[in-house]
Amino acid sequence: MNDGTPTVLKRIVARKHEEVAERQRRLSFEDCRSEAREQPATRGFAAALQRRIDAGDPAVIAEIKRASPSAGVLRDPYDPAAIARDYEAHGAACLSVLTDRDFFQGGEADLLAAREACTLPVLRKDFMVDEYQIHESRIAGADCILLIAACLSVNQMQALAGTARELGMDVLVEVHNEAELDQALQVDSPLLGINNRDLHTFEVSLDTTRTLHQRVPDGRLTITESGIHTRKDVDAMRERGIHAFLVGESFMRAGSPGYRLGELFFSI
Ligand SMILES: O=C(O)c1ccccc1NCC(=O)[C@H](O)[C@H](O)COP(=O)(O)O
Repeated sequence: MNDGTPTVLKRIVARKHEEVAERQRRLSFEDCRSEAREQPATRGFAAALQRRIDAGDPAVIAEIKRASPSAGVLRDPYDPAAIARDYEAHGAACLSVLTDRDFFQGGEADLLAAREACTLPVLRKDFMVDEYQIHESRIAGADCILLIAACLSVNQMQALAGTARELGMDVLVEVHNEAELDQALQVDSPLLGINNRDLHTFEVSLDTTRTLHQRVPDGRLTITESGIHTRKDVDAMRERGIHAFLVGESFMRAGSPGYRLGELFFSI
């Protein structure tokens, strides 16, 4: 029941608008845009996922996050570079690094450290609400950005995706229900994330992917996100033709996140 208190997602989005204004006072939009255009080539996030799937393997986006609003602190001490190396050694296709500070205790330095420690493409996992953040993501080393349909209109997603593409980054559009899926399908990007977690209530159900995936047209790559904890969860998705996964908490709680990835996806 909604008692009028803003959900965490709404508070995150409100904070993001403040953050963009603060950051633009330190580095102007024009300077941020120029710096973004000078960055070296990206690593090809969507292509890395597709290569794994074409080879008949699961394509795992392995997440690096210190904490989350729903779970609190997941990992302490927290060493993004060591985790990135561990993930790469155990078969991850790509990384996802939380860069939000106020709600996930992350930062762009975590992304840079993780990316420099391995050869994998990296998703900047944050809450995009403004074009400024797209340029900033490129400077931070992102190979892919996330657009969450629950936070954005179709026009906003199309504009932000266009800027990301111009800068050479891939775009993961994330949905949680049918209305959001209809909106996401109006955005030109092959990567379609179905988040099993309702970002307003934190409720998690893998049925979200099972239901929505049936409506995903050919040409889009479904990535199931959140709540993947067991081999049974993985097999149930693969039986339905879903071969790309974004997993965080299960790995972050393990002594060796990479070893846990291997156990869950490659039966080591
Ligand atoms: O996870 C949260 O608490 C959360 C709260 C508000 C907005 C986003 C949130 N999480 C983002 C994600 O959905 C996950 O980081 C990602 O899909 C991995 O999920 P998991 O494997 O369950 O850690």
